[in-house]
Amino acid sequence: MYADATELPGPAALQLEGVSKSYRSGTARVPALREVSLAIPAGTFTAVMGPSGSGKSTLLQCAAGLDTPDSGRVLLGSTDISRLRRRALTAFRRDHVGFVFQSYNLLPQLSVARNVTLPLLLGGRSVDREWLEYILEAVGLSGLDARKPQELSGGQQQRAAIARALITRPDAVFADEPTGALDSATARQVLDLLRHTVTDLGQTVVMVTHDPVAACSADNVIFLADGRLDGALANASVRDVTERVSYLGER
Ligand SMILES: Nc1ncnc2c1ncn2[C@@H]1O[C@H](COP(=O)(O)OP(=O)(O)OP(=O)(O)O)[C@@H](O)[C@H]1O
Repeated sequence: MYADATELPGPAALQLEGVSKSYRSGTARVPALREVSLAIPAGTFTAVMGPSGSGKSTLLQCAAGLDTPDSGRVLLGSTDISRLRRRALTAFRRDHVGFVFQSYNLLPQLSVARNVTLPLLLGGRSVDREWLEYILEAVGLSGLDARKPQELSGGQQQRAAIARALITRPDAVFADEPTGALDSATARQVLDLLRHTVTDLGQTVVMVTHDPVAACSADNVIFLADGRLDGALANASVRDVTERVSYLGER
């Protein structure tokens, strides 16, 4: 793991500098992230792991501009998104960030093609048919573009969600438990697809997961414990990750 962009071999897709975030709970404040600093190289696949409540989703939401840190900076590419006002942030997110959720979040009344191209339409951008076809082919949905989400399997729906995340050629794709609702064989296909987007399309992917097998699809696994970064592993095996998770936060 890299603490700042000066250590990276190439350009950073994402940098967090001293990011802290807490949530209000009654009169108390619950710290979710504490002074997290990291840099993620462009064109790499990173998994984020940690116990329940360790701050994984908060990290992803702050990194993707879906939530705002209390302090610290978040840079996506060369844009400091922590300085953007709400409207500018919404526009930036739409054009530069892709999201994949556990529950797919496809609109049931729209076809696959309409779902996938929605971020372009919302941003007032035209649809490049060739790129759409390329992306649908890359995710294995060629010929299914006229179907509605409910006419697809869970794995196919997640593929459509991945296509939607890729359609704007974003700076980074953030995935929160993307295989959490899938059986293990389908999960494997979705992980292979995410891997393919990194290796063959040059995409940057950051994925939260509880599953050591899923984490091992990534180039780097970063660990969170109690809102703090707690180390990282590169090119890890399932055994390495499982062992590391078992003593998270104990040092
Ligand atoms: N909207 C919120 N309001 C209050 N507290 C929150 C909110 N979101 C998160 N938290 C708290 O912040 C901490 C970090 O939560 P977060 O969801 O980021 O953890 P996580 O590692 O993703 O957990 P899980 O693996 O269970 O999804 C937890 O203590 C959680 O209860």
